[in-house]
Amino acid sequence: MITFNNISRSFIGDEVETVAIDKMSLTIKKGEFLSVLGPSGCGKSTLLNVLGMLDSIDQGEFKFQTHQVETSSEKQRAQLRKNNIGFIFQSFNLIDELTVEQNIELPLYYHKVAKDERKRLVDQVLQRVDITHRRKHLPAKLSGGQQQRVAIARAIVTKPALILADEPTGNLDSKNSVQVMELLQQLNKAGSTIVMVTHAPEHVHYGTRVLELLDGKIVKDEHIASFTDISEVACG
Ligand SMILES: Nc1ncnc2c1ncn2[C@@H]1O[C@H](COP(=O)(O)OP(=O)(O)OP(=O)(O)O)[C@@H](O)[C@H]1O
Repeated sequence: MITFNNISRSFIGDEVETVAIDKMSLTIKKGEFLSVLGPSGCGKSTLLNVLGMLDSIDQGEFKFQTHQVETSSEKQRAQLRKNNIGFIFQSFNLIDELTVEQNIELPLYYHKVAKDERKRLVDQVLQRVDITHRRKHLPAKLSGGQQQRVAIARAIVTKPALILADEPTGNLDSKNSVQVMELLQQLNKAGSTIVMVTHAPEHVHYGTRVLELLDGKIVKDEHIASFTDISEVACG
């Protein structure tokens, strides 16, 4: 689904140049759930921003599905992003003045989806994230875990091919974190490709692959054995 070939991204500050992504090559297949780990400043957010086409690259090739991103115009990238990518943020980023269902409906307006279909899709995702009973509430009336479930519903309502999550449990207690991680795992098992930046190594087992970054480079890239894989090995 995604191929990076020798990608670099640097930032030039006052006389100093910081290489946030350093000649990175990476292939992400449809259906994978990647957890990206690494110390502060290693390039995790930059990687997510590049994948989400919110940031450009200085060098290398970036292929998204059949599209060559580095040679696409800003308008083409915005269109690719809108049609294919759902974002989930640490701070939820819901609109305070809109109810739960209005927040979730918003991306469907941008996609010019008809009213009846909007209602059907919103009902469907409200159920999916188990928040139907709060549909008329404003975000401020919800717990952090509930707000993040609404943000996930908003990210998936357009059925994006790729979900990018930037520390989705960063503002949650452990009980709500587990709920959100289980939800992401269910979405992945239902076919969504997910790339998640996290500071929580205990959450990587919800995914299928772990990337560890250091100074803008991949220093570890491991596939995670699922329970089925382990039982197959154990049974010979
Ligand atoms: N807009 C920017 N201007 C200048 N330098 C930047 C910019 N964005 C990122 N950097 C630098 O690039 C490097 C990678 O930053 P990035 O935010 O990707 O790291 P990170 O791994 O996400 O860190 P954290 O875990 O603290 O969020 C850092 O040294 C950072 O200071």
